[in-house]
Amino acid sequence: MQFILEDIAEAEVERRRGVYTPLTDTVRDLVDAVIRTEVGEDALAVAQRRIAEIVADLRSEQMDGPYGVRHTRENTGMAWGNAVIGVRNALAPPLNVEHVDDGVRCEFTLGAAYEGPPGCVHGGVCAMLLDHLLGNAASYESACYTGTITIRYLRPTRLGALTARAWVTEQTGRKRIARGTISDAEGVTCEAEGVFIVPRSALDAPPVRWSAG
Ligand SMILES: CCCCCCCCCCCCCC(=O)SCCNC(=O)CCNC(=O)[C@H](O)C(C)(C)COP(=O)(O)OP(=O)(O)OC[C@H]1O[C@@H](n2cnc3c(N)ncnc32)[C@H](O)[C@@H]1OP(=O)(O)O
Repeated sequence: MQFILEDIAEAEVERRRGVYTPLTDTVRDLVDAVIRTEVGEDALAVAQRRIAEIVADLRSEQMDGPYGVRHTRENTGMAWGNAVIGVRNALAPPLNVEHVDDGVRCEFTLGAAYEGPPGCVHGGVCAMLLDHLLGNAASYESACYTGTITIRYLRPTRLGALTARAWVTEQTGRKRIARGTISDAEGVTCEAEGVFIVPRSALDAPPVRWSAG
């Protein structure tokens, strides 16, 4: 398990981000459209064929395996396949994580693709987002792995506009305790506490900013 050095300038990172973001956003839109479409079966068959053609075009040149977790020499993170923040991953909401004084925060909107209970966010999705955010807050010197995470669901989280934040409460050696919440307009819907460990192999690695994919 290794991070990959992508030896490119920051301007090139931004250029590539500008190329992939609209593509990924459109695929996200496609996922939502498939869930909510009410067109007839003939139109569905046509759509399926057209989408299969596009998939074949994209598959004509593919990298082996996943995108990997990359970073530049300036230590800008490029976790572009990441399930939560990946610029090239349409399954990621995505979270655009902002570093604030006491940790990290982000505002995001979850639509039909994240439904669990009727009209509400799937509990596993809340857990995944909190896991990432707490991990991000704990990864201020080097990337941490989740050791243990506990989620308390206080009330259902409605699909729509949400805010999440996370912060570190304790650090001992390679171990950090982080806490975090997801909130809607009425307040906190679920909260998490987790133990995050800096792997021994990462002790000498420079810090990477993972905020934007
Ligand atoms: C990841 C990068 C992604 C890129 C995006 C970046 C954004 C960042 C966001 C990323 C967010 C997403 C993150 C993801 O998705 S990470 C993916 C999910 N997590 C994993 O796959 C982790 C798998 N486990 C391991 O690799 C090892 O077991 C680790 C590294 C965790 C510990 O193995 P290690 O051999 O190093 O441990 P040690 O025995 O020396 O113990 C050291 C201390 O730790 C305490 N301890 C040990 N295990 C646990 C445990 N399970 N719970 C609670 N505490 C535990 C232990 O008691 C001791 O404490 P103390 O006795 O000293 O007090």
